[in-house]
Amino acid sequence: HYCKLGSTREEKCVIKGSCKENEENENIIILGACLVGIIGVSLLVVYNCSGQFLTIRERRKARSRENAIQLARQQLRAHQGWKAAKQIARKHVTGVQDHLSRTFSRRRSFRQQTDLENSSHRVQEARLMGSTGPNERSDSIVFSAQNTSEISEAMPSVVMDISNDGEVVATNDKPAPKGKHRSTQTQIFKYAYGEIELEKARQEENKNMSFTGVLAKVKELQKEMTRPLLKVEFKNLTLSLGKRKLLRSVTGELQPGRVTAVMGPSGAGKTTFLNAVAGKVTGYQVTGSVLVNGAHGSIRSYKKIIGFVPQDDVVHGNLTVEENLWFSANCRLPARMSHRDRVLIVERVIESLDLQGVRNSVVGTVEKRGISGGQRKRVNVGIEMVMEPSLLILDEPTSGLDSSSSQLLLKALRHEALEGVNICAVVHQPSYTLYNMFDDLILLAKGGLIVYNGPIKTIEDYFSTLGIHVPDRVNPPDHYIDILEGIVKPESGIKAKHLPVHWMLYNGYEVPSDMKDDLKAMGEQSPDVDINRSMSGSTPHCLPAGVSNAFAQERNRLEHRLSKPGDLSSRRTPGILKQYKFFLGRVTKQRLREGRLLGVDFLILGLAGICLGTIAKLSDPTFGMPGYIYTIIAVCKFNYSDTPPCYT
Ligand SMILES: Nc1ncnc2c1ncn2[C@@H]1O[C@H](COP(=O)(O)OP(=O)(O)OP(=O)(O)O)[C@@H](O)[C@H]1O
Repeated sequence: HYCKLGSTREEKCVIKGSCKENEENENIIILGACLVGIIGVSLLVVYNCSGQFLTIRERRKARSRENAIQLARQQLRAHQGWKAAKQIARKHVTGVQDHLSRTFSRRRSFRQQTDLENSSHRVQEARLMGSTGPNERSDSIVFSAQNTSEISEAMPSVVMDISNDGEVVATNDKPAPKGKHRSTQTQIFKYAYGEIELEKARQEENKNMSFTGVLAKVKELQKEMTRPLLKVEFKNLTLSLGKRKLLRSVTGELQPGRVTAVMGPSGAGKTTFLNAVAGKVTGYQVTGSVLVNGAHGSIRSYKKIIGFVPQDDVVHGNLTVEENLWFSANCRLPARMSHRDRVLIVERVIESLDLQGVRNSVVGTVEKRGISGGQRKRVNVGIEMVMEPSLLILDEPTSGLDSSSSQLLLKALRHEALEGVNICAVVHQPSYTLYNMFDDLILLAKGGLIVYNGPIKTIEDYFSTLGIHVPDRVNPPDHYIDILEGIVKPESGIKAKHLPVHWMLYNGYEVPSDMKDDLKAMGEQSPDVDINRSMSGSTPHCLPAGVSNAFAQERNRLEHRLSKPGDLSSRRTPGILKQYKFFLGRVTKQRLREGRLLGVDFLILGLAGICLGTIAKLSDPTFGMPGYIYTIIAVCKFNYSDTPPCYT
């Protein structure tokens, strides 16, 4: 059993290999057949069971989630029942107390009060014990006892610990089922759904709130805000591509806690404007400045807390909705955030975007259909929402959505804005209801010029000063865009192309030199410009206007080129290695999901290998090992060829 003709080395044949006399090569047919058999069986397993494996995991998770939701709802019902019972009991106790104090002497009533206080404590005890208590109780006590039994009926498995003000402080579950993983997952879901149900209940309460109540609530929410606030100002932002100007002297601001709509005719430069604000412009000449919280510097320094939803989809078609959201959350939320807080964030986004029904559905690709277009759009938004951004920029998030889906999306965005998020979205032809859900509006004319930037509520007042009135039964944004497109002529005779100059004059901004002709045509004078307001930085004021402009432009150009975007977001996302782990997990899931396709690919590769092996003469003592290794690397590369994430 020692091969190789003339070999002096005592090397044994490989397993199941044999040599014939005077033969150079081993006979490894048995080994080869075994290998082919094993690979074939593995491929068959992958072909048939890859999907099953993921489905089993999903089902198990869904079961524990369902349990948690039930438990959280029961708990909330019990909590609300307890609160109501407590209020009624209090009312009754006060009533009896007043009655007695009127009837008996001071001393006696004092004793009575003490008794009542004791009895109210007994009520709490009775509730906690779920017992009916002594017979000689007042009506209020009987009522409370009935409620207590209701509570214990509603929540048989939950024992409440009740603080002085009747809040549920802590709860104990049923003894956890065996298996650490399952019980932990259920508990985490229970925590998340407990919070979500509480938020919903609070929202319901807020619906009936008075104005002062709403103000108090807003203050309360502001105290709870944990996200850093980002106010973005842009001054004289001009973007050119060669000699063509795509944005011109755009000045304005985006405020935290507000939802801003960007509207304008097609090709006006809305997407370009969003890209410029988000600092995603490469290959353009940029002048002017974007200030974050009043400070100069690159907006890219805050990229970890800026969410950007582009016009085109960024979802992974062969992952489920939930997997898409989780991948983004894992890579982009702070590395130190606990798993249960991540679960809460992801579940909250799924709830607010109404993706519960499709959470386990594959998003779908061109070849394989998945969820609907509207749901896909919402997943796109959700992917950015789960990273808890401070500035959320969306390019046409409502395009292709029906009215109710658009409103649902806007509601979710408004909810985010309540947490202090600065939201800016390009929208096309919003319905009147949708239009009124925005706080501010940036209206762009063709050529990337601003026509209006401010609250939605005051836009009609502004345009009426120019003699432009919205006719009855016409949606205001449609009317303004029709004017900008030249479809409708304003009754005041004002020209659409002069509207940007009117806006500049109205705000006292400097009119660019190439628009001075428009100024003359309008019969207006160039305004006295507050140079500090219109130009950023320290441009010398003593210089003539033209030189001063050139100076400022050059300074801005250098600033853009030199500014190295260090991280100013104070968020530490997972490191490269951890992100790579999430990436490998994601690609493995994707490959498992397309296991059948992959199985066939490998089968073809295997068959090709057998054919090649059979016809090749194996004179190489290593059986072409480097070639095999190269093939393995190539196959791995082929399977994991997606771009790895880099959110650090
Ligand atoms: N890289 C580029 N190369 C050539 N032209 C460009 C480039 N980027 C933007 N433009 C041009 O700038 C103008 C504004 O484009 P932008 O996509 O911002 O418009 P928009 O208002 O978002 O349009 P729409 O509403 O149709 O999406 C368009 O005329 C476009 O052709």
